[in-house]
Amino acid sequence: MRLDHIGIAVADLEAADELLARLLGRAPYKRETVSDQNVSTSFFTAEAENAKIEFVAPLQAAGAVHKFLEKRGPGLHHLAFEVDDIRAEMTRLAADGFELLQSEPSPGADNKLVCFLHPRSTNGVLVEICQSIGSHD
Ligand SMILES: CC[C@H](C(=O)O)C(=O)SCCNC(=O)CCNC(=O)[C@H](O)C(C)(C)COP(=O)(O)OP(=O)(O)OC[C@H]1O[C@@H](n2cnc3c(N)ncnc32)[C@H](O)[C@@H]1OP(=O)(O)O
Ligand SMILES: [Co+2]
Repeated sequence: MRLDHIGIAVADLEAADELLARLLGRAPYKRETVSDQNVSTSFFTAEAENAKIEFVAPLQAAGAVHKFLEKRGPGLHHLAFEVDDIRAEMTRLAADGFELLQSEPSPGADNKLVCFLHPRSTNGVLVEICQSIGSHD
């Protein structure tokens, strides 16, 4: 199986398109209405040749993932986008009004530096940007 798409429910498709276009730096490649499901859809390319699915579980009864599980139970937790220069992207996104949860990148899993954006500035979905700092193993 190969990941095809991640579906995110939004109330205002145009506003969601505009926000993700600003985040990714590219426009949706198609919009389509599916009357059978009573929805309008839009699609962005994910540049996802190397995309992975990451499970995250709390190590102890504290921290963001523990709190998330307590409140919502298991489910989609975040989207992560790899960037070439995380500090440059943090500066660009902050200047564009996104709410960064940290002022400096921090160490992530899989040989990455990471920075999170608050879900209230990204349509209710937590976004991680990450920069590779070594080889995958
Ligand atoms: C880094 C290792 C690994 C990697 O890839 O390398 C990971 O990805 S680990 C990922 C775990 N780390 C984080 O999630 C860090 C970033 N998250 C946070 O800092 C917090 O979770 C934060 C600020 C988003 C929320 O923390 P807060 O203490 O304010 O918690 P609340 O429960 O009060 O939440 C407030 C509000 O946000 C909603 N929320 C929380 N988490 C998520 C989420 N993952 N996706 C969408 N929405 C989320 C929560 O439901 C609350 O909304 P409300 O309407 O008020 O109920
Ligand atoms: Co992650």
